[in-house]
Amino acid sequence: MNAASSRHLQRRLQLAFGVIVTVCTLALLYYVAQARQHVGADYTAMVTDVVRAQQDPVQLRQALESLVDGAAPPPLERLEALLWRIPRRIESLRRQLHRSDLAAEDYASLLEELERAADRLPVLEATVARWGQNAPEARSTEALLAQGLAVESDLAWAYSELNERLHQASADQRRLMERLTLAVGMLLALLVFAVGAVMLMLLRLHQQREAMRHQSRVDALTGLANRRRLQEAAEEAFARRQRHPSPLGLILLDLDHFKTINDAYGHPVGDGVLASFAATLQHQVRRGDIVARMGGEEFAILMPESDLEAGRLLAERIRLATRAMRLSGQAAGHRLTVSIGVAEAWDDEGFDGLYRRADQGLYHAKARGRDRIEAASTPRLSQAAKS
Ligand SMILES: Nc1nc2c(ncn2[C@@H]2O[C@H](COP(=O)(O)OP(=O)(O)OP(=O)(O)O)[C@@H](O)[C@H]2O)c(=O)[nH]1
Repeated sequence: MNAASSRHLQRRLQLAFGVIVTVCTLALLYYVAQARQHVGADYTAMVTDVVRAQQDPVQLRQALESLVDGAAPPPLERLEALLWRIPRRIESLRRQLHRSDLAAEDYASLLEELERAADRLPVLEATVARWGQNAPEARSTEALLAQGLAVESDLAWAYSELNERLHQASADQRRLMERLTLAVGMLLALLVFAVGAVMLMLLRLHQQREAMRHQSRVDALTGLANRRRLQEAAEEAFARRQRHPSPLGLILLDLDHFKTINDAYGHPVGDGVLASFAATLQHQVRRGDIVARMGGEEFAILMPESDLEAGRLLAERIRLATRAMRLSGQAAGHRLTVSIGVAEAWDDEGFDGLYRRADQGLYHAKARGRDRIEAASTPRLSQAAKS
């Protein structure tokens, strides 16, 4: 019963532990997947845009040089489209940078640099327009190149710096996420460990409690049930009897002149005799009978489903077996006998009443010379005796 309830608890704790480990593992896997997916995501799109924007100064320089070199047709439309695109690109980047997790002081100066370059674009645009309208001799190549290349170099420097900082921020973010993932993993492992330890402790406590419960119902010397256990078994048997009426017998046994064994051979030898007698009792009873040591040299047997006659037969077998016991050691020559009282429960009787009548039987057995059995009468037998 105890082992079964411990096993039951163990199975439930194992199941709960398994569920916790699975949930924690799934949570960790989900977290790692999410972290992988999102790490650097903030910056990836921005880096792509910056790389694209880095093409603008390159194309600006190429277009200006082609124009100055007198390429035919002059790349005026390409230049205009480029000059139209550059400020929009800068504005789009500015919005992305404001939305990002990057600290404003990390990019503010670069953004200012880009915006300053953008502010100079209308002047460059006007110079390009004039260049297209003027005759070749009236064109100012120097002014065009000076304005254009200044814008080109500012843009190229600012974009390159921005690219560098975004890469740096992305690497920092990845490192942070890796540390966070490690911390979350360790926390979950710690949680699993703590829950496992608590569960193990619960199981140990339960097993200890069950062991103590068992010990508190067992007689230490003989290993038989003790008085408390017999009382519980009797209450269960009487409760069962109320649902399904059936006979219930009780035998009380007391070794005769046990004191003489103690006095003659010492207490330890007496203990050995008590243990041997307990084994003899266990050997004689059926499965389902409860054998208990009530204290000292007094024993009891509760016999569910047994009437007075069955009790008397068992008592006689025990009486003969006791006489036949061969004691060992110093007490080897001693002839052991036992006095026995037997009773069967009445219909309206509780355990106290049954015990009292079996005890009266035992008292009479002692009084009438010991090594004998006295049965308490049942109402049925009393009726029969009267008629
Ligand atoms: N060795 C041993 N002796 C015990 C134990 N418990 C009680 N006794 C002894 O059992 C003896 C009981 O003595 P009594 O009550 O006089 O009974 P008795 O000598 O058997 O005599 P009757 O019952 O009248 O036949 C005492 O000497 C107790 O000390 C025990 O656990 N071990």
